[in-house]
Amino acid sequence: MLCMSSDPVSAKRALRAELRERRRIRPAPEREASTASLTTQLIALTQALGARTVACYLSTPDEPDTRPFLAWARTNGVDVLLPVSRDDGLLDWAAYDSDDEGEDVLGMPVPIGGIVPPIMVGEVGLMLVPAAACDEGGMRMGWGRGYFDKTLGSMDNRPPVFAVLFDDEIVDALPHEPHDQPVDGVVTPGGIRRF
Ligand SMILES: Nc1nc2c(c(=O)[nH]1)N(C=O)[C@@H](CNc1ccc(C(=O)N[C@@H](CCC(=O)O)C(=O)O)cc1)CN2
Ligand SMILES: Nc1ncnc2c1ncn2[C@@H]1O[C@H](COP(=O)(O)OP(=O)(O)OP(=O)(O)O)[C@@H](O)[C@H]1O
Repeated sequence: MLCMSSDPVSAKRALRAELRERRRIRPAPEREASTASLTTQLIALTQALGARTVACYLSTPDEPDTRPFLAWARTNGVDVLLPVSRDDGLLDWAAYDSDDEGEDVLGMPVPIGGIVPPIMVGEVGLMLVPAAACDEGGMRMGWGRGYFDKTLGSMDNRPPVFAVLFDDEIVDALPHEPHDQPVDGVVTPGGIRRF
């Protein structure tokens, strides 16, 4: 049972710590076993939406593994944009056009390729976003820097937005604040959920 507190900011902080720890101790064989199913679901969603360009992220070792999906996208002519965190709290987007990786200001893996004009992320057919958890109403909680809330909140025409999670990270209800942006669905190794 995940703990709740009346103040959303501290409730989120406590939940994030719990979820981060859960990811950290998730046995590698379990995470690896879930990757093939997750990849199948991500491909199915991309195809169902007919997306020719997707925004995604380069996963870290504790996150649901997006890399086999990214490899599929590359060999199947689906263009990919990946986020690059900026110092000012906003995201740049870079094309995934080689396997060369660097790190952004927060130490997250990023492609070396050039930054694209910001409007391009508004034109993707599917946006796959990282998250710590989502609730049954589609409310999303991230890792606490507000990058995706700001990005989603500033988009005029939002593409379909799906959070990528492990199955046990969909919870009944999350604490939320007015700036929190809901998602249209979640993709987990167990399937695709639309809200
Ligand atoms: N793979 C991946 N790339 C991503 C994200 C992500 O969640 N996953 N992001 C999603 O937004 C953005 C980067 N956001 C980040 C948010 C928090 C922390 C972080 O280190 N948080 C610390 C505690 C926060 C702090 O230092 O104040 C931690 O988790 O220990 C790093 C990156 C863009 N790129
Ligand atoms: N649209 C926004 N405009 C300005 N500040 C924002 C906006 N969205 C979030 N923030 C700020 O960002 C910080 C983190 O917000 P929050 O805890 O909701 O992050 P999160 O959902 O975990 O992050 P993310 O969206 O990066 O995954 C808060 O201090 C919040 O005030």
